[in-house]
Amino acid sequence: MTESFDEDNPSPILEESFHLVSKKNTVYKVKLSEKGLCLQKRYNGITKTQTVLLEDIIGCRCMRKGLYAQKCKWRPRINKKPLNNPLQVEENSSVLWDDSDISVWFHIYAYVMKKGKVFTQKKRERMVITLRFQSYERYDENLNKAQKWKVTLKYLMNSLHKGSIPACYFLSSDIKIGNKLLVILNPKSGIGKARDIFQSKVVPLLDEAEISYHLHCTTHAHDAQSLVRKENLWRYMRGIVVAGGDGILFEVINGIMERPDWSAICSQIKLGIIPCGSGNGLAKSIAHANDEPYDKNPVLVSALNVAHGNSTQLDLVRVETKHQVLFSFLSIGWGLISDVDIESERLRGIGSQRFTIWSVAKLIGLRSYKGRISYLPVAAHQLIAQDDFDARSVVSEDERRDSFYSVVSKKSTFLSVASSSYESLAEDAVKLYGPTSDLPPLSQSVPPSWTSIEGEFVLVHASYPTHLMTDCLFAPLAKLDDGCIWLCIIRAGISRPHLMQFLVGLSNGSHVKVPEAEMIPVTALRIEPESGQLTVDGEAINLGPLQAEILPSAIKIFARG
Ligand SMILES: Nc1ncnc2c1ncn2[C@@H]1O[C@H](COP(=O)(O)OP(=O)(O)OP(=O)(O)O)[C@@H](O)[C@H]1O
Repeated sequence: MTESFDEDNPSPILEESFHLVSKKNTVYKVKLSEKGLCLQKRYNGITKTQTVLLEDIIGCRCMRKGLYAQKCKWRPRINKKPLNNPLQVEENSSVLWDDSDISVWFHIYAYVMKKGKVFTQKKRERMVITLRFQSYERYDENLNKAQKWKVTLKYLMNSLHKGSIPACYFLSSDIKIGNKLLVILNPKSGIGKARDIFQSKVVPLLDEAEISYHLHCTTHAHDAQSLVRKENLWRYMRGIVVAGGDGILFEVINGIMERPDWSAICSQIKLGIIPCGSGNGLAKSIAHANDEPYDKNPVLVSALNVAHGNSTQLDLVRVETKHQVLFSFLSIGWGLISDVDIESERLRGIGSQRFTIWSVAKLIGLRSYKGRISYLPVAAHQLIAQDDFDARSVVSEDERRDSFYSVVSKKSTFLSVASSSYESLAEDAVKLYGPTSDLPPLSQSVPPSWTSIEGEFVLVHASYPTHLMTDCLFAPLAKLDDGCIWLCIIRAGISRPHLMQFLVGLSNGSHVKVPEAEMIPVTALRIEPESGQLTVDGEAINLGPLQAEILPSAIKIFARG
């Protein structure tokens, strides 16, 4: 929320005086503009103006007071006794209304930035602004007025997202054909809390944003991939979101590339992630790119991306081995970090701590691996100077004063979901589609424009977004769509203290200053290992030659942008 004067605000589209819930005898002027909701209070000749920014609003509802609530779909949980003056969603016709109350209650749900106790820790906080329409003598007249506000606000929110939601969305909450969200939840991801996290933290937000969704809980590995391969994804124009770790998103992306309509899906259907895994590298990278206070509440920040519906482009990398082609969004690794990733799986129950504990163990029994690494460097003019890196952990604070009209509530209710039903597109065996390669085949040598290094390596690891995991800022200069693979090479011979400095520095990006760590932006690479473990997006693949090439801006990902 910002405090501002009238001249900062564009001319209002709607303007009205409201009786606010918490101060029934005080009249406030409320203006709705392209900037957001401007609330103006005049007292003792002084005008106080506050604006709730449009990008902080995720939804709104018109409600009516009902006599009982057994069948209602929604009511504010702050009212714990359902029979005691409940408020109902006006669209629900199955309740008895309190005819003596002709007012319509208009709720606006916003998640505003708030200063934390420690100045570096901003956080988003839920705010419900309640406006009561009661200027007409009849309920339906008040409803008409409230609906006008609702439709206008929804229209403005959609304009913010560059018209990504079909116009029919605004006609009625029932007309959302083909505009559902598909949620794929891995109940086994991370420490096994994805189901609880989704129900308690994400569903209330989807409800406030009036996003209807279809939930699929995976039952086994590769379930998500085969679902995405077979399902009619055009029913989910709102997007596809995984509630899980990076591994489940990897399955979704690779499932899409097994469809003949992969190209249209990549360009038109947004993908998203609610972080419930142990690494959560992409969710953190998206928040980092938008300066969002992720660490305070990772699930809220990520779920708000989905509720807002805004998206940004994300690079993918096409990875080819002798046996398979994979589409990767996070990393390729060989050596120390891959070993930690794979071997620490046995400590999955302790969450992300497993990576730290296993890194220390690997440092004690340090190994190096023989092989060859070749790469095509990014053209010099595309490079960004390393000096430009400015640790973004310290972020500017937006002032926000506690509001006289806000209702902050941690609790809410949620809609139940229907059981799964799939529409099969094809019964044929799995066939790979997706972008083809511009590189020479693995059986041929790399072109002369490439650089090749043969020898012993402690680690060879490449990342495309900034973070490999929540607390691992591997490629500080990376952007989500910079067209770069950020390749890090450490050759054998590095001292243990320097390697320790490298591993510790991964948490804030200072590892790039360790002299033995070469960080090279490339557009393609080839690894020819003789031993060790190879990983793609943190998952082990068969040891053997591997080559990779960047696919710039290949998919759309939910992000505030
Ligand atoms: N129901 C299930 N039971 C067992 N395994 C599953 C199930 N659903 C998916 N999987 C597999 O679990 C793997 C890991 O899942 P996911 O990425 O969600 O969690 P994670 O490994 O804890 O998180 P991260 O990838 O961020 O470290 C996936 O690659 C998938 O193949």
